[in-house]
Amino acid sequence: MRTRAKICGLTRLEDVQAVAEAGADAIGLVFYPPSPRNVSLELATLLASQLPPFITCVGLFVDPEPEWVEAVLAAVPLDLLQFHGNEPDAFCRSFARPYIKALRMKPGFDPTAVVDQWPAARGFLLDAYTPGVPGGTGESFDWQRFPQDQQRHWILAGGLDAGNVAEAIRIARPYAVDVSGGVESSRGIKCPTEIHAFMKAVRSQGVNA
Ligand SMILES: O=C(O)c1ccccc1NCC(=O)[C@H](O)[C@H](O)COP(=O)(O)O
Repeated sequence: MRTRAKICGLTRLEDVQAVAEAGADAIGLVFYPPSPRNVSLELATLLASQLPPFITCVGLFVDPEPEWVEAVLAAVPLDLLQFHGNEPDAFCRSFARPYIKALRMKPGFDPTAVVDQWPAARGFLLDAYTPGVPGGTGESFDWQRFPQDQQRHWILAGGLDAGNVAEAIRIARPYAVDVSGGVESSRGIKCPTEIHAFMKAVRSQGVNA
């Protein structure tokens, strides 16, 4: 099975075009005001409207108020929700969309020991752990720690870029990879050349079966 790829934190129309041309499977729109990648409802609606069919549009939240998620869903045609905070399953599953749960790989943390707490999750995104920062740090974790349980959809994130993603896939064998800072020219601004290079590297190593 080929490795899927999501490009997270798009903020411009040219980013959508680059992602589609490069052949990524999903985009992420950040609805978290402290992030440099945060998008307004208006911008998110515009970006989502330009997405070709069969590319998944993911909305990213960090411990949101439920009313905020509902407001986003009413305005933006999201396919999937991504929760990056301490949201329990009952909260994540209370919206009319499937969801994935992000977990941060603190030293000594074993994600396989906790995933049953989110029985409705369609997948688990494993990101680096940086105290006080919920995600998008550009930091990586030891890919040898990545679970090899092929029964779940494990997504590798954290510090990936065109130069290391092929090696990361070879070691971790993830269902999918997720990148943000590694395809940016400056914080919050995606770089089309880096997006293309990232996808080329993913496809060069993209079989995990
Ligand atoms: O992107 C952000 O600014 C962000 C803020 C708060 C929580 C999560 C965030 N991003 C999550 C992602 O999906 C990133 O792709 C993932 O954390 C990896 O980021 P990076 O290491 O920059 O590739």
